[in-house]
Amino acid sequence: MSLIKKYFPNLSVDQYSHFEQLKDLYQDWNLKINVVSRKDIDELYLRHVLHSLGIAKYISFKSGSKIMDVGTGGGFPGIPLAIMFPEIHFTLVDSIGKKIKVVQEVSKGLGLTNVTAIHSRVEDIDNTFDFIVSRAVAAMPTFVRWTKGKIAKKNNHDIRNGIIYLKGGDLTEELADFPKAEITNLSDYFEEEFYETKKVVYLPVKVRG
Ligand SMILES: C[S@@+](CC[C@H](N)C(=O)[O-])C[C@H]1O[C@@H](n2cnc3c(N)ncnc32)[C@H](O)[C@@H]1O
Repeated sequence: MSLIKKYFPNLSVDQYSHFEQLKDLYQDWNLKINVVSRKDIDELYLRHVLHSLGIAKYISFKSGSKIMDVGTGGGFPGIPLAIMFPEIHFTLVDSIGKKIKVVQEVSKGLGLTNVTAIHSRVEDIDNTFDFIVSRAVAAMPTFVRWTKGKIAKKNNHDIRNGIIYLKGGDLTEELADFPKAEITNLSDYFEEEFYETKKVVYLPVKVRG
């Protein structure tokens, strides 16, 4: 929890309280439905919560925007981002029902009113969003195909709407067909060794013409 305070020192009492409650909620739910490995539960804040918040260091979502987290699993990065941006609506989607159950219970446990958790493959989601966020779901070409047409054309941010993806390692090959992709090292924001190879990839939506 001290990690959250270290990198986000100006949050509200409610936000800190929500982040603090995550540990117990995930510990309890993980006993019933395994969504986070045991080792990772011990390092929940380093490996999951702060990692998710790498997106909040990259971009401050504007009030009223709509964000979808694709393949959210147990709620990452969507739940930490929903705590960080209470004015933004987050749609968390996963194709495995029991993972969505955990997301719903964690969200309910915290009393979050800005989260909708949907059990679906992302290909079947019909809405559009300002940004689509994700971590560890599919290689970029597949991900772009799955999310095609789901990013709104009207931009409300300084950067164009698009995909913001948490990725690691060497991305040269994976991003070869995406010359517009921008890579930011999470080690620019966070000094812990875990972040040495971690990145945020931003891919603006393609506009025709
Ligand atoms: C490795 S897990 C990552 C979970 C979470 N994003 C995280 O980083 O902790 C990948 C998740 O993507 C989900 N997934 C895979 N393909 C999907 C699709 N087409 N639509 C929705 N969810 C999908 C899986 O069910 C799984 O929960």
